[in-house]
Amino acid sequence: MPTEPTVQGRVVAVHGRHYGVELSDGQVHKCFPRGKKADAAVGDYVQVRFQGNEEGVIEKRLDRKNLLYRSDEMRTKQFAANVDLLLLVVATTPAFSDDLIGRALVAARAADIDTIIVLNKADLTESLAEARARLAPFRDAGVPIVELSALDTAQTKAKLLEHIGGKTALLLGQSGMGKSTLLNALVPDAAAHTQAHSVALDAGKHTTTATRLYHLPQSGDLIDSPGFQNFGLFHLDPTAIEGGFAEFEPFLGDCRFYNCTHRHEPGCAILAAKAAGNIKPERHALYERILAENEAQQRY
Ligand SMILES: Nc1nc2c(ncn2[C@@H]2O[C@H](COP(=O)(O)OP(=O)(O)OP(=O)(O)O)[C@@H](O)[C@H]2O)c(=O)[nH]1
Ligand SMILES: [Zn+2]
Repeated sequence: MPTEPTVQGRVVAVHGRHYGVELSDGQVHKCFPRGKKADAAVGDYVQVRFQGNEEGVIEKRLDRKNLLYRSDEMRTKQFAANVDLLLLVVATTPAFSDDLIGRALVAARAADIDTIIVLNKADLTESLAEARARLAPFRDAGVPIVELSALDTAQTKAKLLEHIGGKTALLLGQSGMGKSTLLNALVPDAAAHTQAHSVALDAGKHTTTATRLYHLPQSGDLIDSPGFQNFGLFHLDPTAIEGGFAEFEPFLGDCRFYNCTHRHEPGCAILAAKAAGNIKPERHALYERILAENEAQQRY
């Protein structure tokens, strides 16, 4: 049988071992990875071969500029690849977890991805002041914060589209923060796309747990991912963890010991900066938690 040439596409949906790959004609095709190990994520560019049938085989994943993921003792969860901008969604209510936000920021910095925190439901003004106060440590660490109400489509577009431009942005957030509402404001035909992806993947209509890439009407792409409850960072070494805290940066290298872990060592520049009020105690506490977790893991 003659071998068909490979064609290039982009992964726009993942459902178990099924991949939705969009080709240059805009059609999404169901594909399977060659071999057992499926390592492509939504956002990846891949080489696909069709052997005369509808379904393709992913022969090769092209080099990616980054991959955002989390990992705990059990498994690794890939969010998306080739991400230019992370939109971390929180809301005035229900309360968000600063721990999870802090962890996502560490993962994003380790993957070299710029982040914006989207404070949604700004119309619920009675909770606004408290949400702003809880975001202050992140703002002080240099993370831009955009306040909006996703129920206001025009406002949402005005506030977010200029940041996204022609980039690939990833929506990430806990359940209930308004990710779906945001997606629908930015991608009016999102439901139709979801449907098309699901048909291509035989995944049924109600596969909201899948990660999907949508095209924005003007330019740029938006990846929607399922909400998450935890965010382990077992894949990061101590250097990547300290690098995950932007406000540590001016002080790194000034500690007395070259291998300082910034917890109890004398002459630690990070602890001195904390004492001087230049590093927030809750941010340093998160740093210590992540480090301790990873050390406990290594003892197994
Ligand atoms: N007042 C107000 N309510 C909002 C806003 N955005 C979303 N909501 C509401 O918040 C609830 C959760 O919104 P969703 O968009 O379903 O949240 P989600 O983050 O996608 O949640 P999951 O589907 O559980 O992952 C819904 O009842 C929305 O109508 C907003 O800007 N203001
Ligand atoms: Zn130190």
